[in-house]
Amino acid sequence: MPSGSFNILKACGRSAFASISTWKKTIAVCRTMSSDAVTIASPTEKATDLKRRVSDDGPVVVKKQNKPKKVKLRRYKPKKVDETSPLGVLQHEIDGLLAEKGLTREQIINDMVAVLNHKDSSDIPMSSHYHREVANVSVLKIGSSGDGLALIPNSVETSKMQVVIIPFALPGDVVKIRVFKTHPHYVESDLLEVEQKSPQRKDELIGCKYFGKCAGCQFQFLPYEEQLNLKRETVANAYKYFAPRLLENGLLPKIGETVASPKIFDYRTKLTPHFDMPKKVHKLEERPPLGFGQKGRPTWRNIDAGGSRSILDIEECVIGTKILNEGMENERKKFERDFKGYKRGATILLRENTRVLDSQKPVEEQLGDGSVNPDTGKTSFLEVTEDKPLAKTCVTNSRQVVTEYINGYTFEFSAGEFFQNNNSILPKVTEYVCSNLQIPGSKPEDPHYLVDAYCGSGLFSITASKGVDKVIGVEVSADSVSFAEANAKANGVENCKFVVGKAECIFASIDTPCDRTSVILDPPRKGCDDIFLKQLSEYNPARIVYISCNVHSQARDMQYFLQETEKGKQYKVESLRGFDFFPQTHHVESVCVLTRV
Ligand SMILES: C[S@@+](CC[C@H](N)C(=O)[O-])C[C@H]1O[C@@H](n2cnc3c(N)ncnc32)[C@H](O)[C@@H]1O
Repeated sequence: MPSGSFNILKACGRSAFASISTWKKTIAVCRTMSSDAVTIASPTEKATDLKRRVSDDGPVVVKKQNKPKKVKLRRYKPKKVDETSPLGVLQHEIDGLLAEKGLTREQIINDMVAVLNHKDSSDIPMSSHYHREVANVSVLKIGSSGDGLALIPNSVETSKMQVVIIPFALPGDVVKIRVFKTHPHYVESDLLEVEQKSPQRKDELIGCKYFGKCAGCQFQFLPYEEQLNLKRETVANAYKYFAPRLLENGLLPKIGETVASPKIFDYRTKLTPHFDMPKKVHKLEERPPLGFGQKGRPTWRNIDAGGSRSILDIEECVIGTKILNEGMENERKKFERDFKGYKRGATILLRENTRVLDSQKPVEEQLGDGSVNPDTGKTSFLEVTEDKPLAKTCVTNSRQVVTEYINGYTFEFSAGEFFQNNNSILPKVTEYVCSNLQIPGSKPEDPHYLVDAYCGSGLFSITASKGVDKVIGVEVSADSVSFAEANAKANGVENCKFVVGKAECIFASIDTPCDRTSVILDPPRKGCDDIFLKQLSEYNPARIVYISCNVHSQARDMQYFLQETEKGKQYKVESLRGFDFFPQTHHVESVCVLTRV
């Protein structure tokens, strides 16, 4: 919109902050007043098209009709979001907040056309009025991404409110924020200052100098018990948003307590620090920051650590294991030396590798490849002496084979392939899955079979193989299947067979009686697809254990399976609970157990 239009508004005695609809009408007025275009008539032009004016001696000068000059407005193009992705879930959380406060979406909607195009009477873009500092904001809720939610007045359309997302804010906090981005139904902000603390907030628990800036952790200021409670709420809300019919029909059990991780710091066995190539730079002269993404531009902790670029320069990650932090130190030293050789941004893999040592042989000889300390030229390792002498190294080559030990089983897999990232909780998880695969009313002599859909390198197939007659695993990655086969062999497990293919392939080759078969599902974040769930219902197994790293897609799948597949109605949800694979973060793994009744 041309700035002159606001002068017209002024001339009309209207406020510069007139309603959006008035702005639009004003644009129309401006268009009809656009300056005259003067042209020379060509002999071929139709006389009727032109208003002729004859000059004394020159050519015919014609005046074109007052044709409105088109003002091209920038359009807001909403991105398509998956309903069970963080942005899809946020829409449900916003609607939940609005319902609690008796507000409608119309009352909080932001005019994106105005934000993108309009200016006020002083030629200041309207976005500057939306993007401002606001003090005294009461945080009302916390979302499943760990961000606070609040309501603030709309600074332009004063009859409206805005929903604001505030990272690192807790319900009960009163905060000062800077709004920096507008979306149709909410605005994003940075936390500048905590003016009044929520009783839940215990800043003294924060264990990381980057907390409050790094996008990795959200909950370090919360006592661990409260983190577990919040994750239980996340599971409950996921089923409320994505499986409402199960709730309405009383088909869900009470959600169990979230199972704690034995380690709440120093637990992550995989980290992926990365760096970006700065824009328009073809050769790096200065080392770019190497670390993890920054969450906005917060100032509430007054920390300089990590710098202020979109990627923070991070030397240590307190949720990563000790050996990964040693590896990170080595890789940073190497990067300092070699960064000029990079042509584009890159990610560095840090994966923990555990080896049982032979006490008769020199340690160094047994370590294999790992992150090498550039000062000494030696592989970094930590010696862990529990019942066996264990050595841990940090592997950076995605194709290198790494080892994990879980409940007496050994697992090998490529460092770059999927494997669970918190080995401290894996004994608890695998025992829980095993105990929930039992078919109710079975006698020890009854046969029992197991199907492990999405089996990866065989974690659940192998740990649940004892006392089972046959296990069939299916997995789309051929590499993971090779490891699953090798892992079964290395552990002396002879009753497992693995198939490469999409999960639904398994139903074509399955030959075990459904009454005696339990199925494990552990799909990626997007969940299972309908084809698989329909075939699962047709197969009609006695028991199903569904493990998920995205409780929202799990809830959607459970509603579909139980309510919309042919035999889904035969199942009862026995139990539902979260497992805390990622303390200090908002993530929760959810396990749902179904029995055919
Ligand atoms: C969350 S991981 C679980 C792996 C394994 N259960 C574990 O805990 O190590 C999901 C696995 O599903 C595999 N996958 C993805 N889509 C698949 C599909 N359509 N059919 C079968 N496997 C699939 C991935 O390769 C990955 O190994």
